[in-house]
Amino acid sequence: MLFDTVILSGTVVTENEVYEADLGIKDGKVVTISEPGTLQSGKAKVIDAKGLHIFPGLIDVHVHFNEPGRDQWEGLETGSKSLAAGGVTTFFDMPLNSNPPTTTKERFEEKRQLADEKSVVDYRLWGGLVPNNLEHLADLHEEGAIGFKAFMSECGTDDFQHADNGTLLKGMEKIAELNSILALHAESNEMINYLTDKAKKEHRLSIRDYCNSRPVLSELEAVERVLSYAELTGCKLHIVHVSSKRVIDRITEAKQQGIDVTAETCPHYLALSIADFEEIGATAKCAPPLRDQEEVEQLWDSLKNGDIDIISSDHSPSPPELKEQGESIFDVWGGIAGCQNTLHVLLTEGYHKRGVPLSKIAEVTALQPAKRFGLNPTKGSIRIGSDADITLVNLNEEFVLKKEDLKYRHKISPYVGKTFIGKTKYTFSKGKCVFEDVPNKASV
Ligand SMILES: NC(=O)NC(NC(N)=O)C(=O)[O-]
Ligand SMILES: [Zn+2]
Ligand SMILES: [Zn+2]
Repeated sequence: MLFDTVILSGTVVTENEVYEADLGIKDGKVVTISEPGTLQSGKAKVIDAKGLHIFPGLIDVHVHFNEPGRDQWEGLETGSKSLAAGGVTTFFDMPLNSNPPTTTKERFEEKRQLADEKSVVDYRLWGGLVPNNLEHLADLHEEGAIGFKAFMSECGTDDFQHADNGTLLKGMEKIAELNSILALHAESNEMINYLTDKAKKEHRLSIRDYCNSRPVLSELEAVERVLSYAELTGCKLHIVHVSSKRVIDRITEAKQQGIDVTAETCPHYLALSIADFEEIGATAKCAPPLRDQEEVEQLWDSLKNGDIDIISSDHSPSPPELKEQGESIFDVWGGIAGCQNTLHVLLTEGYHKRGVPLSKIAEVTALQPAKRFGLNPTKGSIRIGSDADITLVNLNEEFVLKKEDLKYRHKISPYVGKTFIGKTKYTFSKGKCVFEDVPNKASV
C-alpha cells in the first residue's frame, strides 16, 4: 500500500494498551497498524518514532478563543497553533467570549467560516443557552452545535447573560428534545454574590479571600440544583471545570442514580493550589478558584478511581491589562491560559509524579471526550480507519516552559517557568503535520 506518512517503531498508547507498532497514514486516516519495523515506507514521509510515545490527539472540549469580537484576547489562529504544539487535534470552542456570542444560527455560521479559514486543527463549536434564545436552540443544533453551554453565575462579560433557573428548565427541556447536551458552569450566583459583597465591604481583598468567596459549597449547590432539573427534564449534562472531589463524588452518585451526566476537570486544578495562586498572582485566577493542596491530591484520587470523565483546558485568556492586579484580585479577569500544556501537566504531575497510567491519560483526554460528544470511532483512539489525529511525545524529555514557547496571542500562563517531563515532538491533525519540535523553529 502507498502511504502519505509512516510512523515507524513508536509506542502507541490507547485507552487499554500500550504497544509498539508502525503506523501507515493515508488520506488523513490511519490505514495500517503493523508490527514494528515491518512497514514499507515507499515514497511516504517517514517519522522515526523509536523511543517516542504515540498518543491519540487530545480533544479539548473547553476553550475560549474569543473570535469574532475579542480575537485580541486570543483568536482561532494563535489558539489552534497553541493546541497543535500541545498535541491537541480537536477543540470545541465556547460560545462566549466571542462578541457577539454564539447564540444564533447566524453567529454560528460566522464562527464556522472563521474557524475553517484559520484553525490548523479540527474543531467543533458550542452553542449558547442564555435568557431569551430558546427559539434558536433547534437551529443551532441543526447547524452542528456539539452541545449547549450555560452559566449559572455571571461570566465576567456583559454580552453572555447567565441562565436563571427558568431559562435552565426551559432550555433543558428543549435540549433533551433535541437529544443534545448541556454543559454547565456550575457555581451558585447567589452564594458568590453574597460572599463577594461581604468580602468587599469588609475589605477582605486578598487572593485567599477571593477563593473563599467561591467555595466548593457554591459548586455543590449549583450542581445539586441542576441534577434535579436533569432528572425532571431528561437533559444530558456535562459539568465543566469541577474543582473538588466533593463535587465529583456527587456527580458519580447521580450517575449511579441513572442521570446522564459527565464531569470535567482542568489541568490547573490538578497542578496548582491556592499557595501557587498566591505566589503566581493574577495569572492564576480562575473560577471556580484553585483549591488547597489537599483538594488537589483528592482530585488526583478521583481521576485514578475513574470518576473524572474528561480533562480539558478551559483556556480563557485576556489581554495583559485585564490580568494586572490593581487594588483587588476580585477585579482581575478570571481565566487561565493553559491549552498548550494539558498533556505536559498530565504527564509530569500524573504519570511521572503520581503513577497515573498512560492509558488513563489517553482515556480522559481523547476517548471519553470523543464518546461523550459523538465523535467516536472516527476520533478518540488510534485504530484502523480513525482520523490520523496523533501526537508523538518524548516521555522522558525535560523542559522548562519559557514565555517564547507559548503560541498564545499573549505570552502569559501560570506554567511559565515550570519544569515539565514529557515533550511534544510532532502533532498530526487528520494526517497533516501541524507541529514539529525543531530547535529554533518550533512549528511548521
Ligand atoms: N468568561 C469566561 O471565559 N470565563 C471562564 N473563566 C474561568 N474559568 O475563570 C469560564 O470558563 O468560566
Ligand atoms: Zn466556566
Ligand atoms: Zn470556560
